[in-house]
Amino acid sequence: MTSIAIHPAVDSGFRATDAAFAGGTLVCKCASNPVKVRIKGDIAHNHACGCTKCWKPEGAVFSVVAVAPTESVEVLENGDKLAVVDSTALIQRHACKQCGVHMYGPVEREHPFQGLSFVHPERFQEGGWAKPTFAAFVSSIIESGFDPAKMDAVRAQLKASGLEPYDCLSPGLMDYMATWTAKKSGVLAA
Ligand SMILES: N[C@@H](CCC(=O)N[C@@H](CSCO)C(=O)NCC(=O)O)C(=O)O
Ligand SMILES: [Zn+2]
Ligand SMILES: [Zn+2]
Repeated sequence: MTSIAIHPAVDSGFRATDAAFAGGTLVCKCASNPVKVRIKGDIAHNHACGCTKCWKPEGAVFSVVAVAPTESVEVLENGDKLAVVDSTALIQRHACKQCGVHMYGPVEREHPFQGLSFVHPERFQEGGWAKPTFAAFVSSIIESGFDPAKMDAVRAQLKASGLEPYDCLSPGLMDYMATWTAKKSGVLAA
């Protein structure tokens, strides 16, 4: 059976994770004057995402995306090339207007993820970042035109790559968000 192009970082097997990884510099695809964004610390919750909104490299069905505290994000070079893709979205994805790579996406409004920024670790010029640990919004790949008849094959391939497939976020993150909501409404003690 032909394999599906999940994402290069997944399909090629993962490089060893460096426990000492403490951030690095994200670089866009532009050959000249690339946008550079420094992440001053480790990333968390790295995952494959099938949603239509996250940036994917050419030919990939999924993105690979993680979070870092927004306070640890600093635009180093060519920030004038950045524009927000959709200002109404929860995640304010700042993309390079020239090459299209999403460089960072802060969550600014009141939300369980407020204060975090979504980043694509494959754009780190350094190696050693934590590998993705699950696949989110898997059914959403259909919204980008993926053949619904091949969803069993996609989920099987994700599992074989060590990525448990979910149609929203992982149970841990869904519980975290629901707990935040319950505490905000007062049904759980804060
Ligand atoms: N079916 C939709 C889902 C889009 C969606 O909700 N995406 C999630 C995950 S992005 C990274 O994990 C999300 O939280 N989006 C918030 C935002 O995009 O601002 C689709 O595919 O478009
Ligand atoms: Zn660029
Ligand atoms: Zn997404």
